[in-house]
Amino acid sequence: MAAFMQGMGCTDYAALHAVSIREQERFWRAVWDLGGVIGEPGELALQGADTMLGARWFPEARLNFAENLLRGNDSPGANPDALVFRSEDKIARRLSRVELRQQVARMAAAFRTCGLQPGDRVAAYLPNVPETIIAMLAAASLGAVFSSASPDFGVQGVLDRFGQIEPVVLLACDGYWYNGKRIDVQPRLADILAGLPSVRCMVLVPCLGDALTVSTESTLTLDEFLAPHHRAQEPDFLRLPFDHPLYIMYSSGTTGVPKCIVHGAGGTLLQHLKEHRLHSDLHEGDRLFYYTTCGWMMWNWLATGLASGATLMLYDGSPFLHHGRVLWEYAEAERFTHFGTSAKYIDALAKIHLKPREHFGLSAMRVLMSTGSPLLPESFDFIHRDISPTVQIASISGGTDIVSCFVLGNPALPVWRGEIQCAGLGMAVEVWDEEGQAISGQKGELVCTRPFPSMPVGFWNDADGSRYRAAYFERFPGVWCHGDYCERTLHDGFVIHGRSDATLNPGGVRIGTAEIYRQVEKLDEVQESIVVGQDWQGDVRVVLFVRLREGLSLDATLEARIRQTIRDNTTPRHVPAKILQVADIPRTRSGKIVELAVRRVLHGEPVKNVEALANPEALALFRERVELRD
Ligand SMILES: CC(=O)CC(=O)O
Repeated sequence: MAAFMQGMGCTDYAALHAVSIREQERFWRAVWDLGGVIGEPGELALQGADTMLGARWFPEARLNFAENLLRGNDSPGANPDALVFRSEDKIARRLSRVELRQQVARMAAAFRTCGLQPGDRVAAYLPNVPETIIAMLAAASLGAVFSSASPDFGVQGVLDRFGQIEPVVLLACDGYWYNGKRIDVQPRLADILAGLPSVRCMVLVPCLGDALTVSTESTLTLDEFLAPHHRAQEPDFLRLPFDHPLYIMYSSGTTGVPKCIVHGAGGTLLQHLKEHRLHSDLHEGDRLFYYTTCGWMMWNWLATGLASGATLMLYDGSPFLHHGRVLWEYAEAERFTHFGTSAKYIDALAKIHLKPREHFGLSAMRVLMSTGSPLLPESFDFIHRDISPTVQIASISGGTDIVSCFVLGNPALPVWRGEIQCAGLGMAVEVWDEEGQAISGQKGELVCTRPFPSMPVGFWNDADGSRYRAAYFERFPGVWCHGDYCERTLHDGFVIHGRSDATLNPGGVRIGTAEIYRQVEKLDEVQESIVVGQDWQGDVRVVLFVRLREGLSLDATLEARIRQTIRDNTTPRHVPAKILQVADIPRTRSGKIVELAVRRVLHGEPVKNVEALANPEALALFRERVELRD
């Protein structure tokens, strides 16, 4: 970051950020050069910059996403690993860059025999295994569009997603390991295939460690699929326009069928190169880990790490195996330089009093990244005290919608407790009040006022773009409104106070849900909480649900302490009118608690898209609670 800053003629980050917005063409061309993007940039870096929706990035460029990820130094002594993989303690593998290229070449050749054309969809119902990366790269090498769902989705969840995009090829696993249990998904596959009439080839990928024998007319095992192509050594890369679709990803909302968000190859590549090389200080030979499934955008973000010469550290399974030690054993053994996870995981580690620093050698680790929900100030303390005193804490936030971040880390700036360090370069992030005025030191809406390359190229099946516009550009016409309730701090950092649509409005005062979690989850007794507004006598009252440590029950003393902690650190308005104990809290498969779904249940309204939830049965714990009748 410091070297880049100098190259751009700036002496501090604020100046560099201002240049990246004022001189967008120059900035993004510099990112292209920094990343050594393979391809033709063309003469123009940006057309139609005056409007977010009219902008076109690198309209004359030609490139191939996979070619950029698969480059690499194979010379003796160079970083030999492209991928390292562990499936809990059951399976471990590693692939060199040469092996990865060969496997991509074979998979691409096999895809061609299915008649796969540029723009056709390849869908993967796979865990976070090397084959998912290989399939994505093979699809991208041919200009096909890749879309993945994790195998913890049931039949309906898969059909809600893949059914909309009509894949030509489907890769599916036999199962996966989670918390020491073998989960066989084969019984679901016939129904999935029956619901996807567009699929010409289904490929069964062995992930349980067993030899697979099942093969039918339209289903082949991976070995059978690849066998005719064993001579393929190098993939052919089809260079395509910058905006050529690369990924289709899904919104995880619980208000309707998932939106299919299409991301382009060039925008994804440039944005990730910027976030990896500059904001995450990722270099050739680094070892990049993110705990994610293939159904969360952090998987896509992780994958692009190959373009910076990093080794991807893949893990599939429970992060709490071996009493929460499993990821730290892996980090120590493989000398992770970058460790990415969710704020919930950090919080859970602190709650079980695990102190990785005391048991593991983590000296290689330079950056610890966290996302999914706001990282609590206490978690910053925990990380430096009990994980590493020197690691850079990079709390990052953006989402599937942009397959990247609006606000994130920065190795050239200090880290302030509880704050996200900065707005991303090239991202014209502001916080706006209700009237659309930029504010600082107060809470408002996170907006982005200028185009950036990783805006979606559109939504699938949305020919006139109306659903895309409605999703981001209606609250403030023509400006991206992300739906995060947020605050810019004195240090030009950011604090996210929750999702805007989940803010509570008791007495007309807007309260972000994270403001309450921050207090409640300090208490040792509370494992997790969820807060919603209940419509009550013409107003809204704040209702807090807590999941307590095993064996505890909510008594008057604990209730009073919860109220007191909230009152002491916030305002009397934040203090819940009701506090109730629950045995579980519903969350999406990427670990986000679902306030809107709980609110709907409380009001007797139906919840759609329950397939997006990891534990939909938990919704019943909120239904018709007698305590909420008065
Ligand atoms: C970067 C992110 O914002 C990831 C997420 O929380 O979905």
